[in-house]
Amino acid sequence: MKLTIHHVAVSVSSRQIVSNIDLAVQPGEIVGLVGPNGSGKSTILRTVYRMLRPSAGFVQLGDDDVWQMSPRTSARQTAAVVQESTHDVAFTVAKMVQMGRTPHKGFFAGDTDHDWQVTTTALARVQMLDCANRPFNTLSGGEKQRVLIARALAQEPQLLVLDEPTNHLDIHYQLDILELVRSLGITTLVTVHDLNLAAAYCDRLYVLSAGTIVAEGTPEQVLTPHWLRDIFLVNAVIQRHPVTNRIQLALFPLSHRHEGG
Ligand SMILES: Nc1ncnc2c1ncn2[C@@H]1O[C@H](COP(=O)(O)OP(=O)(O)OP(=O)(O)O)[C@@H](O)[C@H]1O
Repeated sequence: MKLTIHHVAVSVSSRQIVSNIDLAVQPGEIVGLVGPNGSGKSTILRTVYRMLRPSAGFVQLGDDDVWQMSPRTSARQTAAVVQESTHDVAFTVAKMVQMGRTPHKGFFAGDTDHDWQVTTTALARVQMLDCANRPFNTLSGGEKQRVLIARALAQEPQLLVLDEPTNHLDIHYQLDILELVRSLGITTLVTVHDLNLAAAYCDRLYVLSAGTIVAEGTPEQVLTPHWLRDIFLVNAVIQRHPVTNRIQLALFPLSHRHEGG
């Protein structure tokens, strides 16, 4: 399902945090938001998963304005894995993931065999099935993150909104989770700090700076030495990954000299 953000602005306590945001994610596309700390990436995501109402503009999923739909309808379509909540709850891991099924169930309906099957499959996919009966709050940071991703999968969404999904994950799971996201074919809007992961897994990127979009395009088009210097304040040598053939950045501080450029 297509996501479109039209001329969105967000103000908090009468301060404008982001403005003039125009962004589209085509069905099945993985689009990354990249930008320095505080540039507004999470704020944009919050307008999509209905945490923060835009002060101007609108957000559309397919033909529908997400802020006009009921929270339940939105939750059936959009699953978010975000940083804001520590989720330090004593529910079991299985219960946490099963909660992803809630938007699909009647108000007093119990769990069907199908709900359990979806829950089990999601837990297996992130290799957390062995921990199904553990209290969630006893897991490590990376294990928690994988369970939250399983919960999003159990929601069977049309749109995935991921705020730093590789946070806390070791390198194996960083690649595993992003490969998983890519294999799902679900429309995905994701924030990524690691620009090499963004280059490897996103179809297109939007670069944010001080609350506005300053560049948009494929990783090759936007992760250029010019933008990396101007926006991220780092030098870069751009290479090709020998195995994936995606671009790969060798980054170094502005203060270092580089003989090739
Ligand atoms: N509720 C709020 N009240 C005041 N300021 C806020 C609020 N939420 C966000 N901001 C400010 O808005 C700006 C953008 O924040 P946001 O979290 O969207 O940035 P980000 O690009 O996701 O940053 P990071 O890379 O550090 O996670 C920051 O300066 C932040 O301090």
